[in-house]
Amino acid sequence: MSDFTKASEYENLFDPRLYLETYFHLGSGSLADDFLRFTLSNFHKAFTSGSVKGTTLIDIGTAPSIYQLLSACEYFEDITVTWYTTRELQELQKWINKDPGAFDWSSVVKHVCELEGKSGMLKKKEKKLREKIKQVLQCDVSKNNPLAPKMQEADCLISTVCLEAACRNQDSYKTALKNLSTLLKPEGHLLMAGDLGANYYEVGSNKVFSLSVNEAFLRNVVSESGYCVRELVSFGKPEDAGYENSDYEGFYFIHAQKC
Ligand SMILES: C[S@@+](CC[C@H](N)C(=O)[O-])C[C@H]1O[C@@H](n2cnc3c(N)ncnc32)[C@H](O)[C@@H]1O
Repeated sequence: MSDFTKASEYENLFDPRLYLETYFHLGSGSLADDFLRFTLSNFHKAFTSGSVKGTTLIDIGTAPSIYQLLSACEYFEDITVTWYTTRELQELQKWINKDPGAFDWSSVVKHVCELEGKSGMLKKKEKKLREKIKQVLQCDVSKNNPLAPKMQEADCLISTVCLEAACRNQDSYKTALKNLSTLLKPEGHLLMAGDLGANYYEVGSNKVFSLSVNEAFLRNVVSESGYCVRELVSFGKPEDAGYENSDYEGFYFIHAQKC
């Protein structure tokens, strides 16, 4: 088996619009309600703590989502968003271009505005994020330079639910993390969030691959790939959670710095 998920596999199995409709209406009772509340609150805390500073930020594997950038856009002037498959890019572009057919992120944007004490500022927040997105680049974490042929180093890298999707085994996860470090300035920050213990999640009737990771693995692999772990927090799946569209056990959020 290949070490990395092929783009063609993603194109076939992962319908980006269905993914968004299934998981990203906050408050709809999907398993992602817990994920979004946990992840958005950790991004909010990381940025408001003042420890994650800089001008440039790259989000690895952005498309088709934008929730992971809603706090970051208050702190970074120059944001690069990235995509791996054209279907996902098209969905992201719709939101960037304010296309009437774009996914409606308002439940998620509203939640972040509330975290920031700025209820009712939804439109302003979306406008700010659109203005801060300066580049949309293709990205492949299996490459030594994931943004090739572009070369750039940022103050901060974000990645949500991406390496677990891209990497088919623990060795390739480590390779990907090392590849990502070429995009970070010395002492630059890495913020990642994702599922713990998930082997798959469903998008429609398709089961999409996820590499099952746990906290011990994450701490080790991040440390062994050239980063110092600053914080690793997790959320365990509630016992009464009856979600059947993934076998996840919880979620993680990690803040590390390039050593
Ligand atoms: C579950 S989606 C997550 C998307 C988004 N980051 C989010 O949080 O909703 C997994 C993402 O990993 C991307 N991906 C898979 N293999 C990749 C690779 N080799 N390089 C970069 N991204 C990859 C997919 O294209 C997809 O966008």
